[in-house]
Amino acid sequence: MAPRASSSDVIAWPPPSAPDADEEARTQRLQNEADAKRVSETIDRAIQQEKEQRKKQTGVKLLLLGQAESGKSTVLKNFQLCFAPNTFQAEAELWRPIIHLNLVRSVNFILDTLAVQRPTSPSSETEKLRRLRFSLRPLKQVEESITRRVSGANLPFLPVLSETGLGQEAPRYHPEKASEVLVRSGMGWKGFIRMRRGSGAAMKSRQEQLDDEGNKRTLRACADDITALWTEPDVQELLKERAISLSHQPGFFLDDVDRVTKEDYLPTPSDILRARVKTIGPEEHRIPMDSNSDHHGKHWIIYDVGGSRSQRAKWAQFFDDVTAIIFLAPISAFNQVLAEDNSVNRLADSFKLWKMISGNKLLASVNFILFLNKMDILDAHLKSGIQFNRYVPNYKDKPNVTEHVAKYLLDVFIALHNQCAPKKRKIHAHLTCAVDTSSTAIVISQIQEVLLVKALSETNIL
Ligand SMILES: Nc1nc2c(ncn2[C@@H]2O[C@H](COP(=O)(O)OP(=O)(O)OP(=O)(O)O)[C@@H](O)[C@H]2O)c(=O)[nH]1
Ligand SMILES: [Mg+2]
Repeated sequence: MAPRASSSDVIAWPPPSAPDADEEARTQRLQNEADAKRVSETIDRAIQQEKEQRKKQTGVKLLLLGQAESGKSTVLKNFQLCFAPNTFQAEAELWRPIIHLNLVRSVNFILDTLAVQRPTSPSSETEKLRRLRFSLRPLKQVEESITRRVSGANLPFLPVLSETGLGQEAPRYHPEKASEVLVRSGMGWKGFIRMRRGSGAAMKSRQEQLDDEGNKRTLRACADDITALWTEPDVQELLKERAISLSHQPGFFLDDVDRVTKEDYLPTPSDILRARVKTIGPEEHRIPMDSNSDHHGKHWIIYDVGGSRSQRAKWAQFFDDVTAIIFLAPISAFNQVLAEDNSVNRLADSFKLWKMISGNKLLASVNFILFLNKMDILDAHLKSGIQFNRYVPNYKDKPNVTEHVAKYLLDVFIALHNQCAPKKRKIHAHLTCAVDTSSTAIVISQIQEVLLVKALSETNIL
């Protein structure tokens, strides 16, 4: 065993000065030390001032939090649409392959579901369904081809992406969900598509160009059959039997087939908001604030993170540096379980996450904005007869009506926050539908007002 150091072995830091030769040397040494201290304090003050100055110039830092599919990236898109509409519009074309991928995944999901069904009752399959299954088979290749393109898998210097790590294959479909698409953080899928489109023909090979054209042509040629499959009563019946509601799932474009497969299709803002790509890894987005106001030159810095369990450990790195968090709770998910763990109810998971965030000491002086999101789907669920109190018994026999359920959930979220928060804080809560651009624009302007008034008062301008 190594001998333990005695207290006399421990070297003090800073080391004591050498003994002074005489009184003059001592005065000189003290003078030097005082000068050094003054210089050091001046540097500290300058660093601090620069930090504060940078903070004032930067603008507002927002962190989007919430479970997977809660709507974080959709809220980010709304900010981009509000404050940088030209950039948003300029990128519209980049979303086309994602929307096509969402669409073909929905079709292939139905085809796979039919294939699983068929061995048990092959004779029940109609001639029409058999024909559709045959004519839509090329969409498997289209899915694979677009997936390679948006995941960067064609690029020789990048390994294949999966959520759990690089190089492992993700399963093709969740048993109940169609349109999951993974993206890479940092440069992301937009970067891959830009690279392909760039004049750098070296990056976009002739083969890839042909693939792109071929995919679009195949989709166009399949459009009528896709609609025929989707509207086929047997298909609707099968999905209903399995309690699969594709139209309420993310990335649903089966009602827009004719439009989105047209040769000159350019995604609309509404299409872009409804498109689904799962975020992997934190992304930082800078959006200029209103250029016609006092905030000229400042930015919204928005951190968009992945919400699935494997991504949550990456959230904390942003906690000590943000102005506000927007926490999204998708309240329509009261009757669903997590994709990553089917023993956990999604609403219960949102409560748990919210308590964890509310109680975090690093966030004690951060503004909290709460979005109870997906109000439109909550409304549709309740109107279709799904009983909220079956999943939340504490709701007892209160009315199974959207506004009552939303008010109840809002009260629960506020109460949970007040139980856990290290100090009292006002929660800015909103009932939202993040795919509705006009109502979300109003919410964003309210947030802007609250946060900027606070920022100005902190910098003594107000
Ligand atoms: N109907 C409806 N769909 C919504 C709403 N908010 C988001 N969505 C859709 O829900 C899907 C998931 O939203 P995202 O913004 O990708 O979710 P996320 O929180 O970023 O998910 P991760 O990146 O996996 O953490 C997208 O297809 C959105 O279009 C809403 O209020 N109503
Ligand atoms: Mg996301």
